[in-house]
Amino acid sequence: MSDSNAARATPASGPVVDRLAIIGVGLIGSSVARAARQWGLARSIAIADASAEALAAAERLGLGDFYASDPAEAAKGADLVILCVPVGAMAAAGAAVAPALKPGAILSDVGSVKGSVAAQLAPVTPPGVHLVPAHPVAGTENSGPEAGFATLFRNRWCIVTPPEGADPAAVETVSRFWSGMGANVETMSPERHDLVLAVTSHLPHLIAYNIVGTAADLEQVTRSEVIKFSAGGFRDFTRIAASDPTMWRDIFLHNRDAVLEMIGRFNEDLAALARAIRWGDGDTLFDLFTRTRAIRRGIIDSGQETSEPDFGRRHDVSGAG
Ligand SMILES: NC(=O)c1ccc[n+]([C@@H]2O[C@H](COP(=O)([O-])OP(=O)(O)OC[C@H]3O[C@@H](n4cnc5c(N)ncnc54)[C@H](O)[C@@H]3O)[C@@H](O)[C@H]2O)c1
Ligand SMILES: O=C(O)C(=O)C[C@]1(C(=O)O)C=C[C@@H](O)C=C1
Repeated sequence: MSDSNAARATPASGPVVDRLAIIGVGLIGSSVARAARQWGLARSIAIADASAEALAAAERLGLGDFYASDPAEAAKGADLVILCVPVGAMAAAGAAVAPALKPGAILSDVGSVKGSVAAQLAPVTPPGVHLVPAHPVAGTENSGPEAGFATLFRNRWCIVTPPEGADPAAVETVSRFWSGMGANVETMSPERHDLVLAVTSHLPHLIAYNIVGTAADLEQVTRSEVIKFSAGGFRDFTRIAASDPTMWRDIFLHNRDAVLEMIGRFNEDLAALARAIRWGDGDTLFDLFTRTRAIRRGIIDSGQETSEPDFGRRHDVSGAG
């Protein structure tokens, strides 16, 4: 992340914006609502969702101050509108809010792919409205309004990808908003974001989905109860294969080039390992495993552990969430 500006942040109370609108109140949208409420980052929160069920759940949970099925209703008068919908739905959500956006409003999102989202949102962003996309690198394998929690973003990265020439004050507002929820904010180009996330997030999900599929197919062929007797390694490795199919279909289709590049590299490295196993080349295996063990342990030591989203953070803050 060398071309970026890191801003280590502490959760802060006090309004960053007057009116916040959240479009899509699933895992991420509901977590933003909870965190914004908990730390008083907005004076009022309006929520919209295409699903009547999700909207009713948000209302039951008391996540906002105003609820609407029409995104434009929620976005009306908002200072900051955050689209928390699947990457493939960003253009539709952006077009839906666009006519309601007031001059000077900030349009942002939380999509896991940034190049495509910028391309979808730029054409529908009205003149005088500031487009500042962002991506909280935090989540779980669960989805829907009930799955969210206020501390989801604490001590996690939020990558902000402002378009060239973006208004610095708008970028600062979005950064302060995410810092206020406890995230560490970096700015980065969308291209760099998509390349980095292709290997750190997208490829692992693809591999997890694939290995569960392989094991399930094997089970059908051998009737050997592969899944029933799956060992700890399989379970640790495949938690993320329970993630939302719509979200991940969209991520792979919208970050196609970077993901294909990473699959190519991964296949080459896997072929090298297969060769080492075939030829009994223990040194190659041992050297790689020693190196990767140190890297993996370093990730945990740095506090950027990401494999267990529930590791106490859900319970360490009282109040909403
Ligand atoms: N889940 C994660 O771990 C994670 C982490 C970081 C970022 N993200 C990104 O956040 C976004 C939301 O993911 P999520 O996990 O909260 O998904 P989710 O499935 O929990 O929630 C998405 C919500 O958006 C609503 N929606 C879909 N299309 C809509 C539209 N056109 N207008 C209004 N509402 C609409 C759905 O009804 C649903 O309630 C995605 O872009 C995803 O890539 C997800
Ligand atoms: O921990 C998980 O369940 C996640 O998959 C979270 C995760 C990730 O890969 O780190 C998934 C996608 C998002 O864009 C950001 C975070």
